[in-house]
Amino acid sequence: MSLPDKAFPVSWDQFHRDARALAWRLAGMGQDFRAIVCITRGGLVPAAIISRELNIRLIETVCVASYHDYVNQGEMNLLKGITAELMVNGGEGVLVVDDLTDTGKTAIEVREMMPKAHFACVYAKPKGVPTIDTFVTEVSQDTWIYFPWDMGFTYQEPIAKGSKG
Ligand SMILES: O=P(O)(O)OC[C@H]1O[C@H](OP(=O)(O)OP(=O)(O)O)[C@H](O)[C@@H]1O
Ligand code: HPA
Ligand SMILES: [Mg+2]
Repeated sequence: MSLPDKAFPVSWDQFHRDARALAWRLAGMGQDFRAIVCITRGGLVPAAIISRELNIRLIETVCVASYHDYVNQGEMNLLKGITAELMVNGGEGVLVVDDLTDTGKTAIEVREMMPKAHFACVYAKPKGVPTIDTFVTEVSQDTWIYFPWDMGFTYQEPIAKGSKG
């Protein structure tokens, strides 16, 4: 697969605001989550913000990787599973956090471990939407989201360059 046509760059400031918006939505559910399971690595940042907002201090990781070369998804590698203590009752009362859902494969994999957990992510693409319980912003499937931890400042060509005789 080549890089999707559209780019959706996200600054630290915007990510913080969007993760906080997710926390507001989760708080509005009125459920007291007993723990957060964050899907590394992308879930680490929203998990830090949400755990602070919802005052959740028990944080676990599930370590999966599937995008091995930037945009191409390959085999799902489970590097570290979830403690048995949180998987009781199908993960009921556990909040699973990730930065985004794209094809939904990552969320489906983790849901198999905890079918009753609540799945939340900041951004979602249409294919992934059915795999997530709560998210903030949907972007089209042909959009690539650029997270602030993957970016640096670079020179930008003027929009008009090359468009005039
Ligand atoms: O819905 P999907 O198509 O499965 O894609 C979404 C997953 O892909 C990215 O993680 P990645 O596997 O690239 O690892 P990372 O979080 O360590 O960057 C992202 O953080 C999600 O976890
Ligand atoms: N951006 C960053 N990482 C990703 C994406 C994306 O749009 N889709 C899957 N992993
Ligand atoms: Mg990830």
